Amino acid sequence: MTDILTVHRLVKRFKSVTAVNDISFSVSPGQCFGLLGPNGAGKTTTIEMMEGISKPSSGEVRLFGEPADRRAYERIGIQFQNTALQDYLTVEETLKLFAAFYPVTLPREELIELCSLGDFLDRDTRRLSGGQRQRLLLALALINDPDLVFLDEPTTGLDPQSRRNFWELVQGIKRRGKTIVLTTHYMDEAQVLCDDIAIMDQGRIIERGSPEALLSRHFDGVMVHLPKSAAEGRTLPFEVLELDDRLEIQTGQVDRTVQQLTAAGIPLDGLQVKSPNLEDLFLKLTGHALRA
Ligand SMILES: Nc1ncnc2c1ncn2[C@@H]1O[C@H](COP(=O)(O)OP(=O)(O)OP(=O)(O)O)[C@@H](O)[C@H]1O
Repeated sequence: MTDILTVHRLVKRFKSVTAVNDISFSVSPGQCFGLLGPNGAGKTTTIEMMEGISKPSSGEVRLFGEPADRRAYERIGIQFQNTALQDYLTVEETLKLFAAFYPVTLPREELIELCSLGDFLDRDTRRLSGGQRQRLLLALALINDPDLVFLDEPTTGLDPQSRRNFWELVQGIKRRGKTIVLTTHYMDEAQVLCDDIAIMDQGRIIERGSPEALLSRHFDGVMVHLPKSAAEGRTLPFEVLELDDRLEIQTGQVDRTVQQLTAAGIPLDGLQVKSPNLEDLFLKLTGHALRA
């Protein structure tokens, strides 16, 4: 099957800064591809080159199996972090306004249902809550019934409930067979939505794969956490990672680890056992949390 999006040896330089440094990857149809990385990693610069908003210094972007051109860009939808909406228009009027720009559009009723806009169609867009505004921006990204949708940090600033609601909408879009490219600072979001992930740092891709494959590649078993105070003045019988306020032991055999801790006289108060998630992987690979 032809890849929907291919990026080949993409480079972007801004004077002395190489924001994107020779990256290559491809996205298969129907997948949700996550581009993750700390602040300044080069995600936005990469996304803007894929969307055709900025020109690469070198390298190539291919869309739908062809070099990206005007016709290909008509088949994409973009949810920007900040889209200026026309003042004094309601949600319904805004949908009509944006639909007028395209020769082919998704039927309005379908769009309203897909993005759960039904309850606030008559509301002035300046009066929308954060979650409602994001749903409207998603609808605008889908208005031309695109095959490929770019979502750039779509849930930043939303409360946990609105984020979850938004995830459901994205899953609905996936079920319709659309391909999605997502950037996010939330690892739980990436874990729920993404089939494939690329982690960027300093302009390069440092890891790539499904969330499950990445976790099993980097972690063996589970993590045992202990408060730092537990080990004060004692030598632990195995390798320990020092985090801010706690110690971390990776182990494939929790019961054996607990026995060893007890034998070493370590108090077990506050002990926690945790399965590794993408947040842990991110910390391990980049040395810092996403919002540093
Ligand atoms: N127009 C520009 N001129 C000069 N430098 C730029 C420009 N745009 C981006 N950069 C630099 O390129 C690097 C990558 O920036 P980019 O915005 O792509 O990162 P990001 O991963 O999207 O970060 P964030 O998560 O903070 O949005 C940074 O060092 C940034 O300062």
